[in-house]
Amino acid sequence: MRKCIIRVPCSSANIGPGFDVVGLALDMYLELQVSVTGVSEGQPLECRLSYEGEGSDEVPLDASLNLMTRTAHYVLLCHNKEFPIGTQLHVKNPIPLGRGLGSSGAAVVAGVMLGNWLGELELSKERMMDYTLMIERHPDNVTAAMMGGFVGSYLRDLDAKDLERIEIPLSEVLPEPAGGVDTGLNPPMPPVGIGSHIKFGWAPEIYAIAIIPDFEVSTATARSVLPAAYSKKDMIFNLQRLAVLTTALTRSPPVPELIYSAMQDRMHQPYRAKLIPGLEQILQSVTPTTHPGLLGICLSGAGPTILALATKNFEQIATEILRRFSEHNIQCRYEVLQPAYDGAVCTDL
Ligand SMILES: Nc1ncnc2c1ncn2[C@@H]1O[C@H](COP(=O)(O)OP(=O)(O)OP(=O)(O)O)[C@@H](O)[C@H]1O
Ligand SMILES: N[C@@H](CCO)C(=O)O
Repeated sequence: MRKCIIRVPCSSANIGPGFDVVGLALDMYLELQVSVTGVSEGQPLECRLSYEGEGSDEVPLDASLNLMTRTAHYVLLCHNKEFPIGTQLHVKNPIPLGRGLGSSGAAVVAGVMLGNWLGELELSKERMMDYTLMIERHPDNVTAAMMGGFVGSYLRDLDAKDLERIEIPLSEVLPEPAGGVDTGLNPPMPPVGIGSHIKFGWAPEIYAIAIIPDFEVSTATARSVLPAAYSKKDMIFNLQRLAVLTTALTRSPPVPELIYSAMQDRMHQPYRAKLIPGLEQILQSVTPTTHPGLLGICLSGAGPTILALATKNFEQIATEILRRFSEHNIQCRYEVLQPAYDGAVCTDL
């Protein structure tokens, strides 16, 4: 019997001004316990799936419908392979779904690593990134989850032929339900090197407090409220701050006033405020002056989670944000997290 464990961290995208550009992997891990018995159980795609944790009431256990196993299947089909007979998968997921902590990015990265291990494909992490980017088409969460740490990324300008391949509809990359090799539907193999990324440093005294409201905002909804174009003034506002922020977060000791102002944003947070009651007031009123130890505050990914970067007083900072959300009848929990420097890891057992 072959066995492995795949662990993929959650991630917070944008960090204020870096919309679709920067991501921070954090130490809350989606875990897949995988075994291949060689004995068929007659399951869809030959994969039996069990699941515990966040999303257990909504995540499908049919492998032809589940995002992780459909992704693994895509990777296998690209190599003319199927799930090995008697594949068993137990999933432990502490990452809340649709809250801005990269649950879908982690699921896609886990699925690509799963396909790579099951098919004994020996793909590099760089090549696995190409498969993830065929599915989740903004690179911030998946790059952080795969590579770990604080990461900047972009999609390369591809030549016309390769561009065609990555622009095909997601339904052709990941049909639902997933079909087998014998359907004759060959999924598109990703071009090589869709994205590029770089890891930034991170000052070790900076912790991330994730304040997680008890409601979901899907990324699709949070993107639908954004404008199609931005003014030159707003673009420059964000670019200036992002340029400062990526280095400010590496410096020890961190400078709160610099980080706080460098985490301001005009590209997504103002538009998403209508989806998240209290967001605007929270971002404006919780500052390094009112809360010593706070460095900066932003929406995590597409929200509704708030990410506060801080060096101390974590409980006081979180309690204040919880209190402000409760004025809008929103209950929250919070987690104090640190960067997950290694990103996704697959360990043979
Ligand atoms: N472990 C998982 N297994 C299967 N499907 C998952 C899993 N995690 C997330 N998903 C799918 O991804 C959806 C959530 O994705 P969405 O992009 O809306 O939010 P998010 O990734 O949590 O937040 P963000 O992208 O803002 O960080 C879920 O509704 C579910 O369909
Ligand atoms: N950059 C993305 C992250 C969410 O997946 C967004 O803010 O929409």
